Amino acid sequence: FCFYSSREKFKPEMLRGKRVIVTGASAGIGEQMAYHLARMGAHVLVTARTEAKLQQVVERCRALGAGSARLVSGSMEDTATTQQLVEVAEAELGGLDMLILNHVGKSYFNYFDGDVGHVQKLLDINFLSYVAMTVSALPMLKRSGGSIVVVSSMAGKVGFPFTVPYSATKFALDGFFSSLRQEFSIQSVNVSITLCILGFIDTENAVRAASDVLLISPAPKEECALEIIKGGALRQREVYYRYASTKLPLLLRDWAAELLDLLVRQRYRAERLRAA
Ligand SMILES: NC(=O)C1=CN([C@@H]2O[C@H](COP(=O)(O)OP(=O)(O)OC[C@H]3O[C@@H](n4cnc5c(N)ncnc54)[C@H](OP(=O)(O)O)[C@@H]3O)[C@@H](O)[C@H]2O)C=CC1
Ligand SMILES: CC(C)CCC[C@@H](C)[C@H]1CC[C@H]2[C@@H]3C(=O)C=C4C[C@@H](O)CC[C@]4(C)[C@H]3CC[C@]12C
Repeated sequence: FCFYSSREKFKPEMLRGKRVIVTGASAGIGEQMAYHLARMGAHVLVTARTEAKLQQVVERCRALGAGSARLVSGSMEDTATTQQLVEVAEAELGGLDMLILNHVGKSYFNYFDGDVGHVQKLLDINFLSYVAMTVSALPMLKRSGGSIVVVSSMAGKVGFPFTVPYSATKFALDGFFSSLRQEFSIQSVNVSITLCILGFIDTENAVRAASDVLLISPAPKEECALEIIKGGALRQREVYYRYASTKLPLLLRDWAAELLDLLVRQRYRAERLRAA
Protein backbone atom coordinates (compact mmCIF):
# COMPACT_ATOMS: atom_id res chain seq x y z
CA PHE A 1 0.00 0.00 0.00
CA CYS A 2 2.71 2.44 1.01
CA PHE A 3 4.66 1.62 -2.14
CA TYR A 4 1.83 2.35 -4.55
CA SER A 5 0.08 5.18 -2.72
CA SER A 6 3.28 7.25 -2.62
CA ARG A 7 3.79 6.90 -6.39
CA GLU A 8 2.58 10.14 -7.88
CA LYS A 9 2.42 10.16 -11.69
CA PHE A 10 4.72 12.46 -13.64
CA LYS A 11 3.10 15.14 -15.76
CA PRO A 12 5.07 17.56 -17.97
CA GLU A 13 2.98 20.42 -16.53
CA MET A 14 4.83 19.89 -13.25
CA LEU A 15 7.74 21.80 -14.80
CA ARG A 16 5.77 24.64 -16.39
CA GLY A 17 7.00 27.98 -15.07
CA LYS A 18 9.60 26.29 -12.83
CA ARG A 19 13.02 27.95 -12.59
CA VAL A 20 15.78 25.40 -13.27
CA ILE A 21 19.58 25.56 -13.39
CA VAL A 22 21.26 22.84 -15.51
CA THR A 23 25.05 22.50 -15.26
CA GLY A 24 27.10 20.85 -18.01
CA ALA A 25 24.34 21.83 -20.44
CA SER A 26 26.51 22.54 -23.50
CA ALA A 27 26.61 18.86 -24.52
CA GLY A 28 25.43 15.34 -23.77
CA ILE A 29 22.76 14.58 -21.19
CA GLY A 30 22.73 18.14 -19.80
CA GLU A 31 21.93 19.60 -23.21
CA GLN A 32 19.08 17.10 -23.65
CA MET A 33 17.70 17.98 -20.20
CA ALA A 34 17.62 21.64 -21.19
CA TYR A 35 15.54 20.77 -24.29
CA HIS A 36 13.07 18.64 -22.33
CA LEU A 37 12.66 21.40 -19.73
CA ALA A 38 12.14 23.94 -22.51
CA ARG A 39 9.39 21.80 -24.08
CA MET A 40 7.72 21.62 -20.67
CA GLY A 41 7.72 25.41 -20.41
CA ALA A 42 10.32 25.83 -17.67
CA HIS A 43 12.63 28.83 -17.21
CA VAL A 44 16.06 27.38 -17.93
CA LEU A 45 19.43 28.74 -16.88
CA VAL A 46 22.20 26.72 -18.54
CA THR A 47 25.89 26.72 -17.72
CA ALA A 48 29.20 25.21 -18.95
CA ARG A 49 32.50 26.65 -20.20
CA THR A 50 31.81 26.86 -23.97
CA GLU A 51 29.78 30.03 -24.46
CA ALA A 52 29.21 29.53 -28.23
CA LYS A 53 27.63 26.12 -27.66
CA LEU A 54 25.50 27.43 -24.78
CA GLN A 55 24.24 30.22 -27.03
CA GLN A 56 22.94 27.61 -29.49
CA VAL A 57 21.33 25.63 -26.66
CA VAL A 58 19.59 28.78 -25.41
CA GLU A 59 18.26 29.57 -28.89
CA ARG A 60 16.91 26.05 -29.31
CA CYS A 61 15.31 26.20 -25.85
CA ARG A 62 13.49 29.40 -26.84
CA ALA A 63 12.28 27.78 -30.08
CA LEU A 64 11.02 24.75 -28.12
CA GLY A 65 8.84 26.91 -25.89
CA ALA A 66 10.86 27.61 -22.76
CA GLY A 67 9.35 30.13 -20.33
CA SER A 68 12.73 31.83 -20.73
CA ALA A 69 16.28 30.72 -21.47
CA ARG A 70 19.59 32.20 -20.26
CA LEU A 71 23.21 31.20 -19.91
CA VAL A 72 26.17 31.77 -17.63
CA SER A 73 29.50 30.57 -19.04
CA GLY A 74 32.51 29.67 -16.93
CA SER A 75 34.33 26.79 -15.29
CA MET A 76 32.89 25.13 -12.22
CA GLU A 77 36.41 25.15 -10.77
CA ASP A 78 35.92 28.85 -10.38
CA THR A 79 33.76 30.08 -7.47
CA ALA A 80 32.92 33.19 -9.51
CA THR A 81 30.82 30.96 -11.80
CA THR A 82 28.74 29.53 -8.96
CA GLN A 83 28.25 33.01 -7.53
CA GLN A 84 27.15 34.40 -10.88
CA LEU A 85 24.63 31.59 -11.40
CA VAL A 86 23.02 32.21 -8.05
CA GLU A 87 22.93 35.97 -8.68
CA VAL A 88 21.26 35.57 -12.08
CA ALA A 89 18.68 33.15 -10.66
CA GLU A 90 17.91 35.53 -7.82
CA ALA A 91 17.88 38.78 -9.80
CA GLU A 92 16.37 37.67 -13.12
CA LEU A 93 14.22 34.66 -12.20
CA GLY A 94 13.34 35.75 -8.66
CA GLY A 95 14.45 32.41 -7.20
CA LEU A 96 15.06 28.77 -8.03
CA ASP A 97 12.93 25.60 -8.02
CA MET A 98 15.37 22.96 -9.25
CA LEU A 99 19.14 22.68 -9.30
CA ILE A 100 20.40 19.97 -11.68
CA LEU A 101 24.07 19.21 -11.04
CA ASN A 102 25.34 17.30 -14.07
CA HIS A 103 28.72 18.60 -15.29
CA VAL A 104 31.89 16.48 -15.18
CA GLY A 105 35.48 17.40 -15.91
CA LYS A 106 37.40 15.53 -18.57
CA SER A 107 39.14 12.37 -17.40
CA TYR A 108 40.70 9.33 -19.05
CA PHE A 109 39.28 5.85 -19.59
CA ASN A 110 42.33 3.71 -18.82
CA TYR A 111 44.47 2.24 -16.02
CA PHE A 112 45.08 4.64 -13.12
CA ASP A 113 48.24 6.55 -14.02
CA GLY A 114 49.17 7.69 -10.50
CA ASP A 115 48.55 11.37 -11.23
CA VAL A 116 47.41 12.68 -7.85
CA GLY A 117 46.99 16.20 -9.24
CA HIS A 118 44.38 14.95 -11.68
CA VAL A 119 42.41 13.28 -8.88
CA GLN A 120 42.49 16.57 -6.97
CA LYS A 121 41.33 18.57 -10.00
CA LEU A 122 38.54 16.12 -10.78
CA LEU A 123 37.37 16.20 -7.15
CA ASP A 124 37.21 20.00 -7.42
CA ILE A 125 35.07 19.89 -10.58
CA ASN A 126 32.93 16.76 -10.04
CA PHE A 127 32.45 16.96 -6.28
CA LEU A 128 33.45 20.19 -4.51
CA SER A 129 31.69 22.43 -7.04
CA TYR A 130 28.49 20.39 -6.45
CA VAL A 131 28.84 21.13 -2.75
CA ALA A 132 29.50 24.83 -3.41
CA MET A 133 26.52 25.17 -5.77
CA THR A 134 24.28 23.45 -3.23
CA VAL A 135 25.39 25.74 -0.43
CA SER A 136 24.91 28.89 -2.53
CA ALA A 137 21.53 27.88 -3.94
CA LEU A 138 20.08 26.45 -0.72
CA PRO A 139 18.45 29.65 0.57
CA MET A 140 16.50 29.97 -2.70
CA LEU A 141 15.59 26.28 -2.74
CA LYS A 142 14.36 26.45 0.85
CA ARG A 143 12.13 29.38 -0.07
CA SER A 144 10.56 27.50 -2.98
CA GLY A 145 10.50 24.02 -1.43
CA GLY A 146 12.63 23.02 -4.39
CA SER A 147 14.77 20.12 -5.53
CA ILE A 148 18.42 19.21 -5.96
CA VAL A 149 19.17 16.64 -8.64
CA VAL A 150 22.65 15.08 -8.60
CA VAL A 151 23.74 13.15 -11.67
CA SER A 152 25.93 10.24 -10.67
CA SER A 153 26.76 6.85 -12.13
CA MET A 154 26.92 3.13 -11.52
CA ALA A 155 30.61 3.97 -11.11
CA GLY A 156 29.55 5.85 -7.95
CA LYS A 157 28.06 2.67 -6.45
CA VAL A 158 30.41 -0.08 -7.71
CA GLY A 159 34.11 -0.13 -8.55
CA PHE A 160 34.58 -0.48 -12.31
CA PRO A 161 38.02 -0.62 -13.95
CA PHE A 162 39.53 2.33 -15.90
CA THR A 163 37.61 5.10 -14.14
CA VAL A 164 39.56 5.35 -10.87
CA PRO A 165 39.60 9.17 -10.37
CA TYR A 166 36.07 9.58 -11.79
CA SER A 167 34.67 6.81 -9.61
CA ALA A 168 36.16 8.43 -6.48
CA THR A 169 34.34 11.69 -7.25
CA LYS A 170 31.01 9.90 -7.81
CA PHE A 171 31.27 7.88 -4.57
CA ALA A 172 31.92 11.16 -2.76
CA LEU A 173 28.66 12.59 -4.09
CA ASP A 174 26.68 9.67 -2.63
CA GLY A 175 28.25 10.18 0.80
CA PHE A 176 27.66 13.91 0.86
CA PHE A 177 24.15 14.04 -0.54
CA SER A 178 22.77 10.92 1.20
CA SER A 179 23.98 12.27 4.53
CA LEU A 180 22.59 15.72 3.78
CA ARG A 181 19.20 14.19 2.87
CA GLN A 182 19.00 12.66 6.34
CA GLU A 183 19.69 16.04 7.95
CA PHE A 184 17.02 17.71 5.80
CA SER A 185 14.58 15.07 6.98
CA ILE A 186 15.46 15.58 10.68
CA GLN A 187 15.21 19.37 10.33
CA SER A 188 12.11 19.26 8.11
CA VAL A 189 13.90 21.12 5.34
CA ASN A 190 11.53 20.81 2.39
CA VAL A 191 14.22 20.41 -0.29
CA SER A 192 14.38 17.05 -2.06
CA ILE A 193 17.64 15.38 -3.09
CA THR A 194 17.59 12.97 -6.05
CA LEU A 195 20.74 10.96 -6.78
CA CYS A 196 20.79 9.57 -10.33
CA ILE A 197 22.56 6.26 -10.97
CA LEU A 198 23.22 5.98 -14.68
CA GLY A 199 24.69 3.15 -16.75
CA PHE A 200 26.48 3.64 -20.09
CA ILE A 201 24.78 6.48 -22.08
CA ASP A 202 25.40 7.31 -25.75
CA THR A 203 26.85 10.81 -25.37
CA GLU A 204 29.64 11.71 -27.79
CA ASN A 205 32.37 11.80 -25.13
CA ALA A 206 31.36 8.53 -23.48
CA VAL A 207 31.05 6.61 -26.75
CA ARG A 208 34.39 7.92 -27.98
CA ALA A 209 36.12 6.96 -24.72
CA ALA A 210 34.64 3.57 -23.96
CA SER A 211 32.57 1.92 -26.71
CA ASP A 212 35.52 0.06 -28.18
CA VAL A 213 36.36 -1.56 -24.85
CA LEU A 214 32.87 -2.20 -23.46
CA LEU A 215 30.66 -5.12 -24.49
CA ILE A 216 27.61 -3.11 -23.47
CA SER A 217 25.49 -0.97 -25.78
CA PRO A 218 24.86 2.56 -24.54
CA ALA A 219 21.35 3.79 -23.69
CA PRO A 220 19.92 6.91 -25.42
CA LYS A 221 20.75 10.27 -23.87
CA GLU A 222 17.34 11.78 -24.73
CA GLU A 223 15.41 9.16 -22.72
CA CYS A 224 18.01 9.30 -19.96
CA ALA A 225 17.58 13.07 -19.67
CA LEU A 226 13.81 12.71 -19.39
CA GLU A 227 14.04 10.05 -16.66
CA ILE A 228 16.30 12.32 -14.61
CA ILE A 229 13.83 15.21 -14.85
CA LYS A 230 10.92 12.94 -13.94
CA GLY A 231 12.73 11.63 -10.87
CA GLY A 232 13.57 15.16 -9.75
CA ALA A 233 10.02 16.42 -10.26
CA LEU A 234 8.61 13.46 -8.30
CA ARG A 235 11.16 14.12 -5.53
CA GLN A 236 12.45 10.53 -5.70
CA ARG A 237 15.47 9.72 -3.57
CA GLU A 238 17.24 7.93 -6.46
CA VAL A 239 16.82 7.41 -10.19
CA TYR A 240 18.15 4.26 -11.88
CA TYR A 241 18.62 4.38 -15.67
CA ARG A 242 18.35 1.99 -17.28
CA TYR A 243 16.62 0.21 -14.46
CA ALA A 244 17.40 -3.39 -15.45
CA SER A 245 21.12 -2.77 -15.99
CA THR A 246 21.67 -0.66 -12.87
CA LYS A 247 19.23 -1.59 -10.07
CA LEU A 248 19.40 -5.35 -10.69
CA PRO A 249 23.23 -5.68 -10.65
CA LEU A 250 23.22 -3.69 -7.40
CA LEU A 251 21.25 -6.51 -5.77
CA LEU A 252 24.46 -8.55 -6.00
CA ARG A 253 26.69 -5.83 -4.61
CA ASP A 254 26.33 -6.42 -0.88
CA TRP A 255 25.83 -10.18 -0.97
CA ALA A 256 27.91 -11.45 -3.88
CA ALA A 257 30.46 -8.73 -4.53
CA GLU A 258 33.07 -11.06 -6.04
CA LEU A 259 30.50 -12.39 -8.48
CA LEU A 260 29.45 -8.89 -9.50
CA ASP A 261 33.11 -7.90 -9.97
CA LEU A 262 33.62 -10.93 -12.20
CA LEU A 263 30.51 -10.24 -14.29
CA VAL A 264 31.64 -6.65 -14.73
CA ARG A 265 35.16 -7.66 -15.84
CA GLN A 266 33.66 -10.00 -18.43
CA ARG A 267 32.07 -7.01 -20.11
CA TYR A 268 35.40 -5.27 -20.70
CA ARG A 269 37.86 -5.97 -23.52
CA ALA A 270 40.88 -4.58 -21.71
CA GLU A 271 43.23 -5.60 -24.54
CA ARG A 272 41.58 -2.94 -26.70
CA LEU A 273 42.68 -0.03 -24.50
CA ARG A 274 44.99 2.24 -26.39
CA ALA A 275 48.49 2.16 -24.88
CA ALA A 276 48.64 4.76 -22.11
N1 LIG B 1 27.68 9.22 -20.63
C1 LIG B 1 27.73 8.21 -19.78
O1 LIG B 1 27.95 7.04 -20.16
C2 LIG B 1 27.47 8.44 -18.33
C3 LIG B 1 27.36 9.71 -17.80
N2 LIG B 1 27.09 9.86 -16.46
C4 LIG B 1 26.99 11.19 -15.88
O2 LIG B 1 26.10 12.00 -16.61
C5 LIG B 1 26.53 13.35 -16.54
C6 LIG B 1 26.64 13.93 -17.94
O3 LIG B 1 27.51 13.14 -18.69
P1 LIG B 1 27.70 13.35 -20.26
O4 LIG B 1 26.52 14.03 -20.81
O5 LIG B 1 28.15 12.07 -20.83
O6 LIG B 1 28.94 14.37 -20.28
P2 LIG B 1 29.56 15.24 -21.49
O7 LIG B 1 31.01 14.98 -21.49
O8 LIG B 1 28.80 15.01 -22.74
O9 LIG B 1 29.26 16.74 -21.03
C7 LIG B 1 29.92 17.26 -19.93
C8 LIG B 1 29.42 18.68 -19.70
O10 LIG B 1 30.14 19.24 -18.59
C9 LIG B 1 30.72 20.47 -19.00
N3 LIG B 1 31.98 20.69 -18.30
C10 LIG B 1 33.15 20.00 -18.45
N4 LIG B 1 34.11 20.51 -17.67
C11 LIG B 1 33.56 21.58 -17.03
C12 LIG B 1 34.05 22.54 -16.11
N5 LIG B 1 35.32 22.52 -15.71
N6 LIG B 1 33.20 23.48 -15.66
C13 LIG B 1 31.92 23.52 -16.06
N7 LIG B 1 31.40 22.65 -16.94
C14 LIG B 1 32.21 21.69 -17.42
C15 LIG B 1 30.91 20.33 -20.51
O11 LIG B 1 30.89 21.59 -21.16
P3 LIG B 1 32.19 22.50 -21.44
O12 LIG B 1 33.24 21.62 -21.97
O13 LIG B 1 31.64 23.49 -22.43
O14 LIG B 1 32.52 23.14 -20.14
C16 LIG B 1 29.65 19.58 -20.89
O15 LIG B 1 28.56 20.46 -21.03
C17 LIG B 1 27.85 13.35 -15.77
O16 LIG B 1 27.61 13.68 -14.42
C18 LIG B 1 28.31 11.92 -15.92
O17 LIG B 1 29.13 11.54 -14.84
C19 LIG B 1 26.93 8.80 -15.64
C20 LIG B 1 27.03 7.54 -16.12
C21 LIG B 1 27.34 7.25 -17.51
C1 LIG C 1 27.98 -4.65 -16.09
C2 LIG C 1 26.89 -3.85 -15.47
C3 LIG C 1 26.77 -4.15 -13.99
C4 LIG C 1 26.85 -2.37 -15.74
C5 LIG C 1 28.16 -1.78 -16.24
C6 LIG C 1 28.01 -0.30 -16.49
C7 LIG C 1 29.36 0.36 -16.82
C8 LIG C 1 29.95 -0.31 -18.04
C9 LIG C 1 29.17 1.87 -17.01
C10 LIG C 1 28.60 2.48 -15.74
C11 LIG C 1 29.20 3.87 -15.63
C12 LIG C 1 29.88 4.10 -16.93
C13 LIG C 1 30.94 5.19 -17.07
C14 LIG C 1 30.51 6.53 -16.58
O1 LIG C 1 29.83 6.65 -15.60
C15 LIG C 1 30.98 7.71 -17.24
C16 LIG C 1 31.92 7.68 -18.20
C17 LIG C 1 32.56 8.95 -18.59
C18 LIG C 1 32.68 9.05 -20.09
O2 LIG C 1 33.34 10.24 -20.50
C19 LIG C 1 33.42 7.81 -20.60
C20 LIG C 1 32.58 6.61 -20.31
C21 LIG C 1 32.37 6.40 -18.81
C22 LIG C 1 33.71 6.02 -18.21
C23 LIG C 1 31.34 5.27 -18.57
C24 LIG C 1 31.82 3.90 -19.04
C25 LIG C 1 30.80 2.80 -18.75
C26 LIG C 1 30.41 2.73 -17.30
C27 LIG C 1 31.59 2.32 -16.45
